[in-house]
Amino acid sequence: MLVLRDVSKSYVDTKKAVDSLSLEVKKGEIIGFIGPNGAGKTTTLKMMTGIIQPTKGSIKIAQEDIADSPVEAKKNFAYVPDQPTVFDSIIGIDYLNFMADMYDVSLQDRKNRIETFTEAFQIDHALTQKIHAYSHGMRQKLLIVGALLSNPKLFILDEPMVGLDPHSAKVLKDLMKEHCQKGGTVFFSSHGLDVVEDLCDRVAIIHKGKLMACDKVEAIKKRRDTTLEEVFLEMTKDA
Ligand SMILES: Nc1ncnc2c1ncn2[C@@H]1O[C@H](COP(=O)(O)OP(=O)(O)OP(=O)(O)O)[C@@H](O)[C@H]1O
Repeated sequence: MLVLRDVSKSYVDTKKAVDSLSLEVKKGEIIGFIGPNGAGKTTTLKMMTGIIQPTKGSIKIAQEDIADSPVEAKKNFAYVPDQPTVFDSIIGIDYLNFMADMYDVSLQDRKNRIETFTEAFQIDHALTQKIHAYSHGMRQKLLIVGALLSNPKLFILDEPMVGLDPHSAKVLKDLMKEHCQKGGTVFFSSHGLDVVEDLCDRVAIIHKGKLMACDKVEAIKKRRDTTLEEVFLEMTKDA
């Protein structure tokens, strides 16, 4: 579903924000992407989604190369960035209808999904309000609902739990699990090791742009016979 081959990114000079990263995510998997601040998580996600170009390497989503066939590749995923930046001057429901139009979601499907997801995230009451009146968490939830509307094969989420209250975080975790059970795929970055441990089939650890491990949580823990936190701290400590 998602294949990264030897992907690197340098923003300035030769310093690599992401360094020769390769990984494969299969259909139906849920992968947590963890690493310290500045490790290269957002950069990797932005390259996957075509927002920025790799300096080297290739990325395929559902067999479509994001550089060569961006439109075809983009039909297969939805992305929720870490900053919930969204048009401020429109009302919530207009944003959701705009997203549904972009992805050709039928009127019946969008009605059902908007109802279901906005009720679950408790933002249904705010849909006729302008987005500039939304709190950070409400914006985050609006973006998540907008991403869910097209029922994409792959969800790419950058620190999706940040700013969510416990109820909404639980709703999102359940939706992510359900999506994978139905054959969808989820790739998300996080600083929450407990969330990753709870949700993920596999965890990918990045440090200074390099992939340190990509394996089942249990297998990673077993290698050193300790907790995920200990392994994470050990793998990402400065040499
Ligand atoms: N637009 C940019 N211009 C120059 N350097 C950048 C830019 N964006 C990111 N970087 C650098 O690339 C490296 C990786 O940053 P990135 O945002 O991908 O890390 P991250 O793992 O998402 O961090 P965090 O957990 O703090 O969000 C950092 O050294 C950062 O300073």
